[in-house]
Amino acid sequence: TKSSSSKAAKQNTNHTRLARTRDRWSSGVRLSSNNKIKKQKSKKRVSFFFFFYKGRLSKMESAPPSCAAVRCSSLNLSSKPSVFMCQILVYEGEMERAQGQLEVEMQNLEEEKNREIEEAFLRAESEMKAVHENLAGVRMKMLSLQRALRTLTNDYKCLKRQVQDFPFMLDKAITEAKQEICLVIGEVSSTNQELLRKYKREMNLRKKCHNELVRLKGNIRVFCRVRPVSQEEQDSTDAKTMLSFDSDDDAILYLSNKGKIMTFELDKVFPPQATQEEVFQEVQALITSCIDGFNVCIFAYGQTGSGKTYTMEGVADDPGINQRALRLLFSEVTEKAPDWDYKISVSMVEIYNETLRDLLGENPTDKLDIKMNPDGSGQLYVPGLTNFTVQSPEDINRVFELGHMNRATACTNLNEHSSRSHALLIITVSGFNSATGNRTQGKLNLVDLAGSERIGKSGAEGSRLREAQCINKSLSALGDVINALRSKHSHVPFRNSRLTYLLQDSLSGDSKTLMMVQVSPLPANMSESVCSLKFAQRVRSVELSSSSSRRHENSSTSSSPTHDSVEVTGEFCCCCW
Ligand SMILES: Nc1ncnc2c1ncn2[C@@H]1O[C@H](COP(=O)(O)OP(=O)(O)OP(=O)(O)O)[C@@H](O)[C@H]1O
Repeated sequence: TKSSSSKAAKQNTNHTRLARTRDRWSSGVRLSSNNKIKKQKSKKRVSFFFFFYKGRLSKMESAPPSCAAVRCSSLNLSSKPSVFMCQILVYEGEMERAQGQLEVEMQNLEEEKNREIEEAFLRAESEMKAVHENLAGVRMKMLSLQRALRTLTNDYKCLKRQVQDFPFMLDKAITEAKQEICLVIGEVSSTNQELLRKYKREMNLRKKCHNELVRLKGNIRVFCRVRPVSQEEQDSTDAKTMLSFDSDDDAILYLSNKGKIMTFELDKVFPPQATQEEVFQEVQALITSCIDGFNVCIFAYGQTGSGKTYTMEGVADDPGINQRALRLLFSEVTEKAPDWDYKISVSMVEIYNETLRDLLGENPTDKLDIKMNPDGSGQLYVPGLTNFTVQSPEDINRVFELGHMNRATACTNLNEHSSRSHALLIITVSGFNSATGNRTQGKLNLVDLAGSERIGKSGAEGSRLREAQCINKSLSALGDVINALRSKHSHVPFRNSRLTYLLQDSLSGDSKTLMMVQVSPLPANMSESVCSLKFAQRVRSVELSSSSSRRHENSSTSSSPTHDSVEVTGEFCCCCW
């Protein structure tokens, strides 16, 4: 109301101002035109009198006497005063005439003045009209501006209110958002709990299935790998191979001896052309099971020169199971990294003449002992044994280099020494799942056993005899342990050798064992090969008795052409087990 009254007052003021301007302007026009007329009149009057009297005087001097002169003359005014009178009369007459003319002139001027005033009025009116129109336009603009101003004012007020209310609204929104977040977190955590429960159940189920699968397949698996005939052997006369393979069954190996064919049935037979990668493909499932907390042992068994070290260690450009296993474990645990925190530690041990040595330690010649862990867990441990934590693939190379170097420095002839000692790579994988709180610990023992040849054949004496006796003792102890475990004997003779004692944890319980029996294809190694294969089959038959899913145990019932057994004679041999 206040603003509208002030606006009306303003409008009135404007109107008054406009009217005053108009009056002033029109009166100014009138005044100026009056003055102009007056000036013109006085100018005309002066010029008129000037010319009039000038003309009169000249006429009077030359012209014949006028009526006044006639009257004068008729009055007989011949004297000078009467002349003057006449003249006065003439003048008067002239003046009257002039006055008449003046009046006419005045009237004309008056008319002209009125006309001009009229025109000025008309002009002023049209100008006023234009001004009015302008004013109307301005007023319209003002009205629209007022409307816009009103809208802006309203908007401003609205915004001001919103700004004033904003902190409260923000507080409210934050509180609501917090409540919603809490609600969602609650829902998510309950879903998480449910998922975790399912995950744990699935994990247990997976472990169960895996165990069941392994149980069905057998906790002890026996593979055989036949090494190729070397270039030197091919050049010799005794290069004929005595072994043949079944093209339809990769678990069958035929050995021909004096025209008779012996059939050996194992879990898998690798022919000489099998690559390191193909061999590893078959064992990698077993290796990765140690990530799930299983203990695994992989043994390379066979006579000297049958390819044990090649299978386990390999060569520089074609590594064996040891290096591939460590790399696989490393990549597997890296993949599981977001959920699981894993630690892989490595130890390298050599057992020579029943003496344990640390191949990664600072003093590899020092003898180590196996003791019961004082923590009361009933687990064995080796005090002072180096545990190297692997954190990168480069660490893996460093471990093998160090182990190889230490093994070489501890003996005069590495090849001979490695044939007579067991080399163990012990990999421990410990995992912790921060989401579920689950912990796992699995151990993978990769064992390159000493040569299994019989003492009688090698003709060893003295220190060599002792070496051979130690080897045979530990290999037969290994056989005994496997036999006792699979036959579920109450007593398992782990303590009969350093090897079985050290591997006690990894051989008992639901651990898994793979025996890779290495065989030479040459007839010269016939009896050793038969011995090794018999040992392998016995190990497998122990398992077969506890597994119903296996194929028939007795090789003599297989569809081989002729079957015979090889007589094993001589001193104690592991294949006598
Ligand atoms: N699968 C194979 N492919 C190619 N060469 C092989 C294979 N197996 C073994 N060899 C070769 O045969 C030779 C003997 O193998 P290796 O040293 O591994 O036998 P070993 O059983 O470990 O002997 P030792 O008991 O003396 O250690 C080596 O020169 C090795 O490179």
